[in-house]
Amino acid sequence: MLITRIVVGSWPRAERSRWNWSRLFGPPWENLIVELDDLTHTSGEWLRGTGPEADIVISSRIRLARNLAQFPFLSRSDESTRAEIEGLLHQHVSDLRLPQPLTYLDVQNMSELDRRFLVERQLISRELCESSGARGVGISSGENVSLMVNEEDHLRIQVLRSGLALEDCWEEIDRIDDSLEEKVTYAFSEQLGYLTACPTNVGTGIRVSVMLHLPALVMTKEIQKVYQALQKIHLAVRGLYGEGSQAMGDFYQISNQVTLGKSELDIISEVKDVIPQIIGYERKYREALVKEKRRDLHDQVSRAYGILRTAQTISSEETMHLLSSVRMGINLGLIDDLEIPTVNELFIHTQPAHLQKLRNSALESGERNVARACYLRERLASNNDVP
Ligand SMILES: Nc1ncnc2c1ncn2[C@@H]1O[C@H](COP(=O)(O)OP(=O)(O)OP(=O)(O)O)[C@@H](O)[C@H]1O
Repeated sequence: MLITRIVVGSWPRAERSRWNWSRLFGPPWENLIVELDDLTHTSGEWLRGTGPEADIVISSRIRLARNLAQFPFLSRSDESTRAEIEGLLHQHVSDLRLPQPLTYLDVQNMSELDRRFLVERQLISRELCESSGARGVGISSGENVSLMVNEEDHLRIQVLRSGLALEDCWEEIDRIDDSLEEKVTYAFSEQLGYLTACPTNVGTGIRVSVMLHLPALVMTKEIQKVYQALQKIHLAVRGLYGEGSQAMGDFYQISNQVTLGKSELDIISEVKDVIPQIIGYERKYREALVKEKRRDLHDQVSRAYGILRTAQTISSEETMHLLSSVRMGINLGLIDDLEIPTVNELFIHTQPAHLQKLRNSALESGERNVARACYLRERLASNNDVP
C-alpha cells in the first residue's frame, strides 16, 4: 500500500521546553528502592488520592514509546542485540537525574512472583513480565515514573499522577524524554514522527490515559452510553489492567487510540476535554442515587464494608467489587471511619502477588482467599492510615 501523505505526528523538538538542570537538587538517595520487599507495605504516590478530582479520577498516565535508531526493532533482534540494547539503556536510564531517585531493576533475572508484583503495581506491563531475554525497568522512589527497557519497543517511558493531572504528567515525561534524547538517537522519520514496533503507536508514540472510578454509572447502566460516545470520538475504554482487560471494580481507563498526525498536546486535550463531562455524569448519578435510593445505597455500602471486615475467605473479584462500593460510600459520606488512600491501597495490596509477598510465601488460590480475608480484617480493624 502506498502511503501518499502522513502529517508529522510529533511536536517539533525545537519547540519543546528543555530540562532546566540547574533547577534540580541533589537526589535524596536514602529513599532509593533497595529491594522490592521495600514496596510491599507502601503504595505509589499516585494512589494517595491527593490530585484534582481524586474522588472519581484515580490517576492520570502518559507513556511514550521510543526505539533506538541504530538497532532493529525487538521482533527482529537476536539475543545479543537485545542484550546490547538493554545494556545501553540500562546505563542511560540509571544516569537520569530526576527529582526523585530512580532504581533500575533487572527483570530478566527476577522471580515470576516479583514480576507479577510489579504488574499489579502498574510499574511494568504484562508483556514485559511474560516476555523473555534481557529487559529491565527503572522506577522512581515515589513510583510516579517508570521506564521499561525491551518491552514491545526498546523503551517505554511512563509517568503517573494522582487525579486529573495530565499536564503535570506531560511536563515530566517530556523532560525525561528530552534528557534521554541528548544521549541517544531515537528512530525518527521527518514524515512519520517516532517509529515504533507496532504501527498503531507511530507518530508521537504517546498513550494518554485517565483511570476513572464510575460505580454510579455502572449501577444505573448508563456506562454503556458513555462507552459508545467515547468510541465515536475514537477514544478507547479499557479495564484496570489496560488492553484486553475487563473493567473490574468499576474502574475504566479512557485513552487515545490515534498517535499519528496530531501533536502530543492535541492528543492530551482530546482525552482531557471529555473527562469533566464524564465526571459530571458520575456525580449526577451518585446524587440521584443518594436522593432516590439512599437507604438501599447505604445498605449496600454498609454490607460491603461489613463483609470486607469480617469475611474468612474472599476472592480477588469479590474484594474489588466490595471495595468499589466502599470507596463510593466514603465519597458520599456514608462511611466516615475510612480514608480513600487506604481503599486505593487495598485494591492493590489484596491482589495475588502482593498477598504472597506480604505473607512471604507462595500461596495457592484457596490459601490466597484466606490470606486476603485475613489481611482485610487486619487493615480495616486497626489501620486506616496509609503509611
Ligand atoms: N491512568 C492510569 N492509571 C494507572 N494505571 C494505568 C493508567 N492507564 C493505564 N494504566 C496501566 O498501564 C498499563 C498499560 O496499559 P495499556 O495497555 O492501556 O497501555 P499501553 O502502554 O498503551 O500498552 P499497549 O501499547 O500495549 O496498548 C496497564 O497495566 C494499565 O492498567
